[in-house]
Amino acid sequence: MTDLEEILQNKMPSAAWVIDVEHSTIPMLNQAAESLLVNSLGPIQSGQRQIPLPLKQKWQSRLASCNKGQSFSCRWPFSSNLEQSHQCVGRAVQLPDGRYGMLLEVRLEKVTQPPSLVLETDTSLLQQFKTLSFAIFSLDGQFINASDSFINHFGEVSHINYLFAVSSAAKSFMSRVNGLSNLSQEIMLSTVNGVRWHRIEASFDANLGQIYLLAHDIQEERDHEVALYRLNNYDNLTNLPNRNLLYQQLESALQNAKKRDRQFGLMYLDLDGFKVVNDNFGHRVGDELIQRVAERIKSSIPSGACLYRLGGDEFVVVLENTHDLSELEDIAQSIMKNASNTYPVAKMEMMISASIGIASYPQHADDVDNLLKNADAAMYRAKSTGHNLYFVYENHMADNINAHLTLGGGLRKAIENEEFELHYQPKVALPDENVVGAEALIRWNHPDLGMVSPAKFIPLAEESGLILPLGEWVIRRACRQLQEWREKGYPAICLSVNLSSRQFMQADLVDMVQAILEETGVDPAYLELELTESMLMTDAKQSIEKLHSFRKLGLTLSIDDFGTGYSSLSYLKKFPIQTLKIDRSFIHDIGIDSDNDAIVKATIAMAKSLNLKVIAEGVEHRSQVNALGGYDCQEVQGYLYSKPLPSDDFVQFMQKQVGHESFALVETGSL
Ligand SMILES: Nc1nc2c(ncn2[C@@H]2O[C@@H]3COP(=O)(O)O[C@H]4[C@@H](O)[C@H](n5cnc6c(=O)[nH]c(N)nc65)O[C@@H]4COP(=O)(O)O[C@H]3[C@H]2O)c(=O)[nH]1
Repeated sequence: MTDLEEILQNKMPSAAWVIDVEHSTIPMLNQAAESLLVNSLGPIQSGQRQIPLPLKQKWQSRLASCNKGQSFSCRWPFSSNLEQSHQCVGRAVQLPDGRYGMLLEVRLEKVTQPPSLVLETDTSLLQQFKTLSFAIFSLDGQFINASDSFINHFGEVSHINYLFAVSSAAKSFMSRVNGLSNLSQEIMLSTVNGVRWHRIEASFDANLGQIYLLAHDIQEERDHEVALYRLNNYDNLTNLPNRNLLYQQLESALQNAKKRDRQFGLMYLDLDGFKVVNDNFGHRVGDELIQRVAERIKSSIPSGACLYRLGGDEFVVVLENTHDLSELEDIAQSIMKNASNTYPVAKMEMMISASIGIASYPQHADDVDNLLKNADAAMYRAKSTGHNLYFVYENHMADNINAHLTLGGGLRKAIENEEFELHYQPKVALPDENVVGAEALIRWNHPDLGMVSPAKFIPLAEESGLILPLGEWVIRRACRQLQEWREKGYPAICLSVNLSSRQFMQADLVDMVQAILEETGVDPAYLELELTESMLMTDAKQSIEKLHSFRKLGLTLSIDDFGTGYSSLSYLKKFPIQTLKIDRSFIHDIGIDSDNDAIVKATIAMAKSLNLKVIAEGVEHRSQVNALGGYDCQEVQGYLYSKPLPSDDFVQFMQKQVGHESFALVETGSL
């Protein structure tokens, strides 16, 4: 390489080239000039780089008249538009064979420093950012220099525009960065591994006429956010928006309707007889049926209406901008015609129908909670009248519901008669599968009905307020049980109890728990409270205070049914919780559905980063344990190991556990 070539290639960051005026050629040029000359001279024939005659004549007279030691300002025309030209600095230089030629370098009007200074600044910046994706571009977007990490990530980028996956984004970026601003934005850029999201920080140096660009690859962050957004806002089984999105849309529908003086309606759907299917054929069949029904309901509603799954067999349809109730009634009829039908599920023909309740704004309520409540009351009326019906809300329906709920009288007596008991479901640590804890689950041993599921009577107890004495009973019973096991010398395990939302709002809850701990003498480290996300979100500020009080007492805290509620990551960080329990609806298809796996994996990774222990509930198959173990889930719980067991059976279960021989020894009185 001649000295002149060396200067061109390594010391001149912007486009520069040498003209052999006598032979009308460009014998040397640097990389930045390569593309510029294509623009200004048209395609350069390989090796020749001829300049047209008018240009030759111009540079001939310039060479003849210029002072050989001094540089001068000049212009280099665009081939496409001769009116336009690049602002350049020129000087006469000696060609390798001793003749004189011209050296031209494109200059930006704002550039004042000599090239050597530009280079020093670049080098020190590159040194400073060498482990980051850092690059320098000229103001017209030509590549000047970059760190190795930038080149490895983006490949060779000769012009800044080629970085941007969307050309309009490139345009807007250039116009903003030219406005002398420091710019930070999230944008898709083309890398050697395809298009990925980046956070770029760019600044424009007016003195040097350069753009400095620092790019952080945030694709994983984005993927994580998308997974979490889905987790928060979509039902995993049907892919329909969930309760969380329903509340958001209802709020915005309400605001729109109020502003524009419009109406909107909602219908509450509950499948008839779904519980029978679930109980008789199992959850897998129940889930498949729910998926098929959801598809049919969706195809029965107009495109402007939105379908949500609230959980279980409950759905809501929202239709904005309605004119009268008959529009909603038409939709209800269409759902009944199409969705209330037979379904081929698990090689069977299953018959299912829906009961529907309709409420509309502003006729039936002017706030979201009451609209939902009233649509629910109308649905309840449809169900109690005979299934597969729809009802539009009327005032007296709410009274009927309240009357139904006062059936809590039976519950009150049950507390007095001590008809309740606790069952214990083991929690198992991975990978060695030792029992490390249990969840206490309440059972109602009804004199006529036998064992009644908590899913039936807890909502009733909540509505009637009886959950407060009932909840207190559960905590006291769990603590006494812990003490009993301790007194018998069994190895200590952690016992968790569920709190209901009404109970969590109870003003003296912390005092009550403290009093029970003192009364029973239980070490608080062995008592865990399971709370749901929705409970905490109702009044996040107060919840945080309450949780801190529990922590001060020494209890551990767990978020139950994670993924079914609000799952706000930013909020989770604020709550002093130790455990996150992934809802069983996510565990169901693990190892079968890759979307599901991605969500569970992301949840576990996120929990880990927040220093939380993760437990998965509803584990029924070995394949689920294998998948969860692979994702680093610490504990599992489910029918695979055991159903919730009465106290004696639980002790027997523990006795069979490897590593829990002391259970057996103590019980037989050997210790
Ligand atoms: N399909 C399936 N189900 C499994 C599996 N393993 C456990 N389960 C069931 O999942 C439920 C777990 O409790 P949860 O999600 O807190 O849900 C509980 C909890 O929210 C509530 N609950 C139970 N006991 C209490 C209590 O003492 N207080 C309060 N406030 N709520 C309670 O009632 C709900 C239902 O309780 P359970 O009927 O006992 O139902 C239990 C349990 O029997 C499995 O492998 N597959």
